[in-house]
Amino acid sequence: MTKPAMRVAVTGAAGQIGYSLLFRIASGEMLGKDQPVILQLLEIPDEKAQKALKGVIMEVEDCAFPLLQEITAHSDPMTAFKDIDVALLVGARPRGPGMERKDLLSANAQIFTAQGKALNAVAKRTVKVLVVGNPANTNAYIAMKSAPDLPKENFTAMLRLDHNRGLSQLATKAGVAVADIKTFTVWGNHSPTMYADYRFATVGGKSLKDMINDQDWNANVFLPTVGKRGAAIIDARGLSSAASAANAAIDHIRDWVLGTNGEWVTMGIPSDGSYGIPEGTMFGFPVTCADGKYTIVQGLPIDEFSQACINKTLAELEEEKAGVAHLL
Ligand SMILES: NC(=O)c1ccc[n+]([C@@H]2O[C@H](COP(=O)([O-])OP(=O)(O)OC[C@H]3O[C@@H](n4cnc5c(N)ncnc54)[C@H](O)[C@@H]3O)[C@@H](O)[C@H]2O)c1
Ligand SMILES: O=C(O)C[C@H](O)C(=O)O
Repeated sequence: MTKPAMRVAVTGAAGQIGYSLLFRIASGEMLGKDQPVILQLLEIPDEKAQKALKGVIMEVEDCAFPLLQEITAHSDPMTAFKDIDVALLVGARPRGPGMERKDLLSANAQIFTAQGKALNAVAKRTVKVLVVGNPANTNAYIAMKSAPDLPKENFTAMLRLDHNRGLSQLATKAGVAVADIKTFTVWGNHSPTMYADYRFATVGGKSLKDMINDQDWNANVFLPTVGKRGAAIIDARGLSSAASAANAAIDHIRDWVLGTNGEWVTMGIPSDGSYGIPEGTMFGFPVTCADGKYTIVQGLPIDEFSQACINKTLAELEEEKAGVAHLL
């Protein structure tokens, strides 16, 4: 029997990431090859943006995706978010060369206040929200705070691109397949302060840290490479990452909805106080997912180096949080 369709809202749907995202959602790569979808797409109420959105919709229609039941264009979050199961909040200004993601805070914060309020008013109470627009952790925090009637666990920020970047760098360094690396994670903020942590990672049951056995490479090559990868892409492409960001968004929601079979992934989620991270702080944690819920991996030992890295990324998040307190 055909499953009932799931309603997915995507904001910034006519942007770069949107163009890499929509076709994959409609083809079933995000929610499953047996899951019909309805796409509710939001763009700014601007003639050019709405016209571009119509063009993207025409292309999606021209793919004749069997799982796509309906696709609609919106300029108001109150209609775009009506009864949705999943929200991908992508629409926001991207940074350019020489900027840090937190430089976007004032430009983008208001978007997430308004969209949090709209989610609060019209989305399904079980809606799963992923914030991609930067600075992603603090925007997710703003959206969560602006939606007091929704469970705070429904709000997440995208750390999966950092997770995937880390896996790829580790696989190259150790000469192993990405798919064979288990139990890797990235702690903290989606910013250069993030802490990509392979102390617990294994390959075929063996410690990846022991295989690499190079703390100098960890501290001086690996961490800066993963942390500054977004800037390196902007430098090379002249535009911020898009296809890899869309891919990470698909991975994040697919794993949250369909589960990880006990494997670790990284999600930016509101802390429950684990590992001394203040409750509510939108922080990258190692999680496993099952039955549509994520659970933080508990009991990991945090050594002195790791604690210093975690403290640094937490301090940055606290500073960003203080910077938007007047909006909440
Ligand atoms: N978290 C991550 O890992 C990650 C990775 C890559 C990019 N990003 C961020 O994602 C965001 C989007 O990137 P992009 O490359 O697609 O940018 P883009 O400029 O190509 O597209 C953004 C789109 O959002 C729309 N938009 C702006 N405000 C909106 C609003 N209030 N409601 C609906 N739509 C709105 C714009 O009109 C535009 O079409 C940026 O903030 C970027 O920094 C995050
Ligand atoms: O770096 C950026 O500004 C875009 C994105 O967050 C990325 O990590 O590629």
